[in-house]
Amino acid sequence: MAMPTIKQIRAYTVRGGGADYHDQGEGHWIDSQISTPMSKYPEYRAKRRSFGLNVLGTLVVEVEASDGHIGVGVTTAGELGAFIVEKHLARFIEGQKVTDIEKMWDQMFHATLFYGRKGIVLNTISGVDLALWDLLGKVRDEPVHAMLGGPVRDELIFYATGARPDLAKDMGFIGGKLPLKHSPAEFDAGLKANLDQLADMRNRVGDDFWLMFDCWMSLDVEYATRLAHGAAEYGLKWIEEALPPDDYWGYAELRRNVPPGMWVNTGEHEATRWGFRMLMEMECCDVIQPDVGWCGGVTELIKISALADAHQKLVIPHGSSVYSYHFVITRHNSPFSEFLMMAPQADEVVPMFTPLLEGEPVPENGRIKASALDKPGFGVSIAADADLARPYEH
Ligand SMILES: C[C@H](O)[C@H](O)CC(=O)C(=O)O
Ligand SMILES: [Mg+2]
Repeated sequence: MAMPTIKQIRAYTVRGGGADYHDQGEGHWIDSQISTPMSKYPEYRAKRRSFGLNVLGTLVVEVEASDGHIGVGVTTAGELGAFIVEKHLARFIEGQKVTDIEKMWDQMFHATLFYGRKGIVLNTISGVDLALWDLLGKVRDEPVHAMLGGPVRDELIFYATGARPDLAKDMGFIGGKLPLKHSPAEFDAGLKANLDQLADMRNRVGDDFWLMFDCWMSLDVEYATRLAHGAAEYGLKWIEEALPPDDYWGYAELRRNVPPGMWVNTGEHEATRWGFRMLMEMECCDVIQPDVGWCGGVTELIKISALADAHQKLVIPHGSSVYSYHFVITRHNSPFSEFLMMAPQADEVVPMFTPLLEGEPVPENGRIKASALDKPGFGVSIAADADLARPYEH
């Protein structure tokens, strides 16, 4: 059967909103004081935007097929990502059959290896890959999850990341992940304040609700070990991204140090099967957390997840909304999902990529039915009023 080919790829930027680092406004919890690798500089401690959290912004990739269907992918890469797509990656996409995603991925990755491997280049490749899967689903009139083998359960269940796990509990989530506030630069007083915050949250939510700390690459092994042991009393389920992503040795040590039963989770800033292979072979963590918009897209997540399965690791993707839901629903080793609370005060459920996407499902009572994903591709489109700019053309 003759499949359409890809007529054109286009890369756009858009400011404001989007998930996580895309571009949240003043007063958003995600831009409040959070322990980061920059917290040792007092002038960059109070707000993450002060050191450039939102500097890249959103990259929207569109791929248009010869039969008129359009696939869309979204990631964090902004204007730099748009340049890479238009000036470099386009040559590997245009003219190809919409089915040939594996070959397109391989060419994009190997052609950028001399300046890529991780970070913004892999974010960008991920954005293109997501657009290609979306396009293929639209051409075949199938959801991405069906192309990945179909759902293995009837619904997704979610924990919430944000400043108010207590409110997340009332909204039906299974747990709440708090951003760690105080960094090691605030010494023992900061450590005590972190533990006090956890104790207060445990009081509010009771015993049976998961509580986790997201440390966003900001600790060292010694501090993380002390935090984990102090937090055990309050039933901390996992300590996340405690160390810089390249410190595989530190993660392995931390995993040996934490109290029995507490998970060490990481991987949202890791990329490709080779990066995750390091995390797994070096016994760095219990759960890996690839972001499908950053790790290499769905094409690479398939490989990362298979590797994790063989290592008996869970794969709980970071954020990324529909782009990961279609994957998670098809995998036995992804039994629950993250929902990033993007309401500025984390007090209501709003679509994770708000206001960028139309048709983005949100959890109700902490759950999304598999049937809510039964739409072609990822089932979303760019909002009609999105102010897209195309900074480069080829
Ligand atoms: C809250 C964290 O600092 C970050 O913005 C999100 C994250 O790491 C996560 O959702 O996990
Ligand atoms: Mg995290």
